[in-house]
Amino acid sequence: MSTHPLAARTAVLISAAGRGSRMGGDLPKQWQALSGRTVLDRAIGAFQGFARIVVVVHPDDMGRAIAELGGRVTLVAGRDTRSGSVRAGLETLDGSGLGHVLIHDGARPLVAPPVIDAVLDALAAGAPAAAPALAVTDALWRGAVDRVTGFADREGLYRAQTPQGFALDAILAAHRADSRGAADDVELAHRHGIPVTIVPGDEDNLKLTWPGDMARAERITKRRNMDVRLGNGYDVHAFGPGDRVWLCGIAVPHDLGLVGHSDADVGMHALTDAIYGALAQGDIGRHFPPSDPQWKGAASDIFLRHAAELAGRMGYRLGNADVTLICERPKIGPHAAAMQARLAEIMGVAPDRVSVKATTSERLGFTGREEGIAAIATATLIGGA
Ligand SMILES: Nc1ccn([C@@H]2O[C@H](COP(=O)(O)OP(=O)(O)OP(=O)(O)O)[C@@H](O)[C@H]2O)c(=O)n1
Ligand SMILES: C[C@](O)(CO)[C@H](O)COP(=O)(O)O
Repeated sequence: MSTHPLAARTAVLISAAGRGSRMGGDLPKQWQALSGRTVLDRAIGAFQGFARIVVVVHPDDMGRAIAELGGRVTLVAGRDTRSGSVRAGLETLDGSGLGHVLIHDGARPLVAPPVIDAVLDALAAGAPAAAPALAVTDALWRGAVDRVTGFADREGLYRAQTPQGFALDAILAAHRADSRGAADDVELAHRHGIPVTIVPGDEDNLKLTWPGDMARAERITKRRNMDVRLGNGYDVHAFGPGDRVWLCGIAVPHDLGLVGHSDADVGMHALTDAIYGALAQGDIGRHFPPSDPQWKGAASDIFLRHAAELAGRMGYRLGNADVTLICERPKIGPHAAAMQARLAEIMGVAPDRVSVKATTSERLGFTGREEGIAAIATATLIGGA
């Protein structure tokens, strides 16, 4: 939803009447699905909050357009060329009383608010026209078939994008006066003496043209939908009689054991709670109540595996995990690699996503007095990507 002050007084015209012959496929590209929504629906969705949205569609697509978009936008039948389609859409805005229009390709579904706002800012500052573009950064060659035949100077060259913004009356008059056609409305405006301000474009604002563009757009939507969650966990177990302690899934020889309802693996418990925390799913006690006798003496990998599988079912994978054990003894260093490997195996991730380290508390507090072992853990979970 645009909150730009000019949006409520500006029309949007989306040209979507092409056939997408270069893209191919069963449907014209604007009607194809991109991460669960049609390309055109995404392009329209980028302009919520504008005064009016006109969508120009091919006559053959009008039935589908009415079914999917009717009521949300004004639908207009397109023409054989992009310029003709834009002109048809502009005519419906004549007399609307709106001051500006943004003309956008239905085949650019990933335009983001900063690009739209930059165009509106330039118009609000008094520019009669403004459009996003990216400076050409690669060297430019001429070629024939597979041979280089010459070179072009890239200085001052830009790759044009949309939305292209105009004073409505001026661009409508330019279209009415000119039936020669143009690659875009900036070309037509320039031909009619309308100065055009260049504002920054965005590499993600690609125009879907060739089949490979769809896969690139899918990657961009996945990146945008990425959901990173962070959780932490903390646990303590007291020493008691025994000859080993279970830490991060490894039995470490010691002259004491750890006391607990399960195997008292303090490190694994902290990590399990970190994952539940990232998922906002409570803690171990909620999933494995200590009052339930079936968990008495249980190996803690049951808990960690459950948390990792729950994350998977909720659409997340582990980004990384970091466990710190706090004790004077036993020494953790010699066992840290085995702990790392075991935790990774239980969670089904590569060992380099898991860290196990230890510190003493300088003989301070309960861990310093060797009354027990504490552990803290952090986990990141990545979803939507
Ligand atoms: N007669 C036309 C031709 C194109 N467009 C629209 O203009 C935008 C940019 O055009 P382009 O990428 O060339 O789309 P197509 O014409 O569909 O592609 P192709 O040339 O591969 O057939 C697209 O949103 C397209 O739907 C239009 O409204 N009317
Ligand atoms: C308007 C445009 O998107 C600017 O880059 C482009 O010119 C339209 O696409 P086409 O492939 O040139 O028809």
